[in-house]
Amino acid sequence: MAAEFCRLGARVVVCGRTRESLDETVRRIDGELGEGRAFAVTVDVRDPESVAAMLDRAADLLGEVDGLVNNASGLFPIDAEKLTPGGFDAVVRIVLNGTWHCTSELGRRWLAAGRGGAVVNVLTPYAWTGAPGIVHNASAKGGVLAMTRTLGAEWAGRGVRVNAVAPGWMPVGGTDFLAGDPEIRRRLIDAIPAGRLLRAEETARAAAYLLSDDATYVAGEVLTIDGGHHLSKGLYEFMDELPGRR
Ligand SMILES: CCC/C=C/C(=O)SCCNC(=O)CCNC(=O)[C@H](O)C(C)(C)COP(=O)([O-])OP(=O)([O-])OC[C@H]1O[C@@H](n2cnc3c(N)ncnc32)[C@H](O)[C@@H]1OP(=O)([O-])[O-]
Ligand SMILES: NC(=O)C1=CN([C@@H]2O[C@H](COP(=O)(O)OP(=O)(O)OC[C@H]3O[C@@H](n4cnc5c(N)ncnc54)[C@H](OP(=O)(O)O)[C@@H]3O)[C@@H](O)[C@H]2O)C=CC1
Repeated sequence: MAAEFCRLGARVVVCGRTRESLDETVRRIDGELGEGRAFAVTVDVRDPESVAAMLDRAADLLGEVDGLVNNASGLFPIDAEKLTPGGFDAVVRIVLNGTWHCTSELGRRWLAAGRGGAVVNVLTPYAWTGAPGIVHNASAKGGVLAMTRTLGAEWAGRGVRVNAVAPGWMPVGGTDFLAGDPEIRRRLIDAIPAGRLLRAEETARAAAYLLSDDATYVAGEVLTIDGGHHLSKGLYEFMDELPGRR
C-alpha cells in the first residue's frame, strides 16, 4: 500500500513494531522511485504514548500529515468457546483500540490546528457479515466500522474525513498462505463472482481515492473491494445449475 501511494506521488511514513520489515519496505520503495518518498517509524498502536511519538516524528519527516491509514491487525483462528479473555483482548487492543489511538490523536491535532485531514480504516466485509472462527478480529473490525461511521459524521463539518476500505482476500501478509495452497485458492476463487483474488495495489488505489480531494464529500463510508464475494451467490448458489444458465 505504501509503495502504491508513493507511485501516485505521495510521501509516506510506514509504521509497525518491527524495524527490519519497515526498513525493507522503505528500501524497496527507494529502489523503485528514489529516496525521500518513504520513511520508517516504529510504533505500537496499542500504546497512546507510542502513537503520539510516531505522529510527532511523522510531522518532522513530512512537514504536514494529511492522511492516516489504520492498517495494523492481528488474528489467530480459534473456536470462540476456546478463546481466553487475554486472547480476545490481544486482538481487540491492536485492531479497535489501536485504530482509536491513532485516529483520535491525529484527529485532535487536525481539529486544534483548524485544518482538515483524511483517515482510512482497513476493514473487511466480515465487519458486517461476521466470521466464524475469528470472533475477536470480527468483533474488533465491527467496532472499527461503527467508529468509521460515527467519526465520519461527527467530524465531517470540520474537514476531517473518516472512511474505510473493505478488501476481500489478498494473498499477502496474514493470508499469503493462499498463494501456496492451490486447493484453498481454487475454492476461494470459485466463490468470488469476479473470478479472481484481489491485488494489493487495488486496495491501495481505493484507499488513495478516499484520501484524495476527489473524495471530499465522502464521509463515514465503506468502499468494499471484494469482487462481489460477500454478496456472492448467497442462498441461490444453485441458480448456476438451472437450465438456461451457462
Ligand atoms: C482472515 C482474512 C483477513 C486477514 C486479516 C489479517 O491478515 S490480520 C494480520 C494477521 N497477522 C497476524 O495476526 C500476525 C501474527 N499474530 C500474532 O502475533 C498474534 O496472533 C497476536 C495478534 C495475538 C499477537 O498478540 P500478542 O503478542 O499480544 O500475543 P501474546 O502471545 O502475548 O498472547 C496474548 C493472548 O493471546 C492468546 N493467544 C495468542 N495466540 C494464540 C493462539 N494461536 N491461540 C490461542 N490463543 C492465543 C494468548 O494465550 C494470550 O492470552 P492469555 O493466555 O493471556 O489469556
Ligand atoms: N490479507 C487479506 O486478505 C486481508 C487483509 N485485510 C486487512 O488488511 C490489513 C493488513 O493485513 P495483512 O497485510 O494481511 O496483514 P499483516 O499481518 O501482513 O499486517 C499486519 C501489520 O500490522 C502490524 N501490527 C500488528 N500489531 C501492531 C501493533 N501493535 N502496532 C503497530 N503495528 C502492528 C504488523 O507489523 P508488526 O508486527 O511489525 O508490528 C503488520 O505490518 C489488516 O487490517 C487486515 O485485517 C482485510 C481483508 C483481507
